[in-house]
Amino acid sequence: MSGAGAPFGARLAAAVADRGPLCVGIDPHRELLGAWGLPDDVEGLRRFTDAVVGALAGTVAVLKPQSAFYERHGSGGLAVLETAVAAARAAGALVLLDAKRGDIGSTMAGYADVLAPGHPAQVDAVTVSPYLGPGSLEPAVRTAREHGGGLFVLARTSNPDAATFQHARLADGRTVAQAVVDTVGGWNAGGDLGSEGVWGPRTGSFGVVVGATLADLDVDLAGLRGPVLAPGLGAQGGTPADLRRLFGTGAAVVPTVSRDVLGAGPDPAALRAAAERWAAELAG
Ligand SMILES: O=C(O)c1cc(=O)[nH]c(=O)n1[C@@H]1O[C@H](COP(=O)(O)O)[C@@H](O)[C@H]1O
Repeated sequence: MSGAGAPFGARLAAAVADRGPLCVGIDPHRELLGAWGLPDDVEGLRRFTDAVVGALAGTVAVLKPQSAFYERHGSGGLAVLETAVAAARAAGALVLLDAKRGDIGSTMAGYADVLAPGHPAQVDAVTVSPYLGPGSLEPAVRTAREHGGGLFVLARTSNPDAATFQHARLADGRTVAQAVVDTVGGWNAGGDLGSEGVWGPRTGSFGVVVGATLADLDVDLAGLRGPVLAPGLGAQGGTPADLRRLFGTGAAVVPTVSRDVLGAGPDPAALRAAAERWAAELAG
């Protein structure tokens, strides 16, 4: 089953089979608005977002709006986000809201409502931070299961000083990053990747974030049974060759690119060409 009511992992696997694994991030930085000749206000944000959704929602598997760039415009920015999310989903893209939520469980339940029907910006999945501990994310896991949503949990992020915390060791000797991967794998228990160890109809709905910028893959993903969001391509220095070096062909990787695609705009054909170039390089 991979229709609208199916679990997120199954829907993601189907989208990847149909459209390829590329995710494009929608990050309307002040500088990008300027480079597109748009004002740094709600109207500029709306025109930028409409252009990206219009150009790409019919062809890429996942669009990942970065909440920060909508929140900074206040209620008008959130209204733009709501409209964009609905339009992107209607055009067939899955929407992963990049909000990196993380709080005590009772508050987490409120954040997780973004996965529930009736939320004005209901999305297919959301990024979350495990810093408050695995139990703090349980309400989001429950909401995701109930409504066929997904979570991507920060494990080995792409920023240069990420290892400072993520390589810290637990009493049992595992790194924090590995404990995050193991926790998420536990949520996916009962799921499975495809026969080649990559995508399958039972791909788990709970994924991790592992940057394409790592020197080495220093977490074991064998027990994850779910997708890996890989940011850090292009503007942060990661390349398709890095992805192949880090993950080979044995993981369900969703490579995500923001500035390196968005910089090609505002011409829709140029945006599409930039995304297609990335998709081709990633497949090559
Ligand atoms: O969760 C993310 O998407 C994320 C995790 C991470 O480790 N590194 C990372 O860059 N990101 C996000 O991915 C996007 C990267 O943008 P570009 O560097 O322009 O491709 C930004 O919105 C980041 O917030």
